[in-house]
Amino acid sequence: MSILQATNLYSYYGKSPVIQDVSFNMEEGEIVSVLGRNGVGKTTLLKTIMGLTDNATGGLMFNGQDILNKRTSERAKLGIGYIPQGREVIPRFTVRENIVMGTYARTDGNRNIPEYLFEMFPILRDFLNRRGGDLSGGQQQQLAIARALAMDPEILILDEPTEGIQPNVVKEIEEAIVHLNRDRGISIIIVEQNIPFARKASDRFVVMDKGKIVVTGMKEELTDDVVERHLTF
Ligand SMILES: Nc1ncnc2c1ncn2[C@@H]1O[C@H](COP(=O)(O)OP(=O)(O)OP(=O)(O)O)[C@@H](O)[C@H]1O
Repeated sequence: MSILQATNLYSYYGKSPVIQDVSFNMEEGEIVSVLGRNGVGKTTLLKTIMGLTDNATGGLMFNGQDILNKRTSERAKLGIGYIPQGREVIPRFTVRENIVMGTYARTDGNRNIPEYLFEMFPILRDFLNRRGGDLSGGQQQQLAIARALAMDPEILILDEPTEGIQPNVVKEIEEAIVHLNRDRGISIIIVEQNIPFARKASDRFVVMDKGKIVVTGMKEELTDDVVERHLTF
C-alpha cells in the first residue's frame, strides 16, 4: 500500500519555486533515499513533506489523506516523524526532557519513553539527566532520532543524519535506521550523501537536480552511470 505519494508538487520560498513538478510514490515499509548534489532541493523536499516551506501546491497524500494543507503539528500527529538537518536538539533541556517532548505529538496521551530507544542508543540512558547541548554531535543525532521515535511515527524522515559525525557513531546510526525499518516496520525517507549506504539499505531512490526529480527507481537501478551523471562533483 502506498504510504506517501507526491503528485506534481511545487514548493516555494517566497516566490521562488525550489521544488518543481515532483512526483513520486513510496510504499509502506520502504526505505527511500533522496540523493543529489548540494543545493538541489533535497532538504526543501523534506520540509515540504512537513509543511515547513512558505507555500506548496500539487498533491501530497499520506496514507490516502491529502496533507498538503495541514499544519506541521497535524502532520506529526498523523504519524510523520522528522529529524531536521542539524538535529535541533534543545540545548538547555536534558536528554530526558528532549525525548519526552517527542511524546507530545502522540494522540494517545502516553508520555512514557519507549524502552527500545535505550536498547538502540544505550548512551542516552546513561546521559538521561545531561543537557542536550553537552552531548557530542553523534549523541545529539541519536537524541534527535529518539525524540522523533518517542511519538511512535509510521514514517521517519531523516535529513543527512550522519553528516559531520565520527565514523563509529555513523555505523551505529546506520544500523539503527535499518533496524527501525526491518524490525519495527517504520517506513523511512532519508537524505543521504553516502551512496554505498543508499545502495545497501534502501529499497527505492530518487535523484534530484535543480528542484526536480531526474531519476527514480528501485535500488538496482542506482547504477554507476546514474551516480556519475547526477551525483559526482
Ligand atoms: N529558507 C530559504 N529561503 C530561500 N531560499 C532557500 C531557503 N532554503 C533553501 N533555499 C534555496 O533552495 C535551494 C535548495 O536548497 P536545499 O537546502 O533544499 O538543497 P539541498 O539539496 O538540501 O542542499 P544541501 O545538500 O546543501 O543541504 C537552494 O538554491 C537554496 O539556496
